[in-house]
Amino acid sequence: MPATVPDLPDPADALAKAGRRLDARGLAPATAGNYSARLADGTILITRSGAHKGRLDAAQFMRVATDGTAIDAGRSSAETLLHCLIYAVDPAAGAVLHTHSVAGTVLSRALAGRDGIELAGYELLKIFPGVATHEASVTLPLVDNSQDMPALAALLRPILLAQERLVPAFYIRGHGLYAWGPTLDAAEAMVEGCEFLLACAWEEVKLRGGADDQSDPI
Ligand SMILES: CSC[C@@H](O)[C@@H](O)C(=O)COP(=O)(O)O
Ligand SMILES: [Zn+2]
Repeated sequence: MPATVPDLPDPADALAKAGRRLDARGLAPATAGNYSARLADGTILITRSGAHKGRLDAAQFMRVATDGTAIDAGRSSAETLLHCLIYAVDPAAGAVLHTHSVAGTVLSRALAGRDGIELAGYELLKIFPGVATHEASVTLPLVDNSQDMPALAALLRPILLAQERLVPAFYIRGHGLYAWGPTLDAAEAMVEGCEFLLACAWEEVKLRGGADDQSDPI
């Protein structure tokens, strides 16, 4: 039974409020980002393409089926298929948030050729399921950017499914973060925590003068 967000009387309103908070934190520049929630009937409520995520209202959401097909009129997010992928590979996912931060964007570009962003030693690693100490390491899958969403989803699917314990976040190089959780609150905490960790990692790379040492966890 897939997770839903039953705690939200109005998922569009709750997602719009999350958008205002993420925008206020600098995580939704221009019209970047997209947000969704799994509804009780299994369909997906998602932002329409091109909406400013700091100024969302109910009209800027629409429903899509699990394969991304529009249920309501209009054009859903250009990245709808990535949301569909997440709900398909993680039955516990109830909400998905996608952000664009300066730190994550430049860090992922500095890690050219790497297929993961390894985060180690931080207290905030405890945001990840199963992590109870800072003496841990969590790797966010990192893939190259593409405008071909079916191809990007097909690339990500086996990467996510191969994880022993699914990390509820991944990064698209030079583009942005996807993070999710069983509820919208959990998804927002995951996105906020990941962006904090990426900002710390980027600061450390700058202190070290670059990310050339491939063996160094960030
Ligand atoms: C404003 S450029 C960013 C977009 O290309 C895209 O990456 C994005 O996050 C928003 O796309 P959208 O179609 O509005 O969901
Ligand atoms: Zn994006």
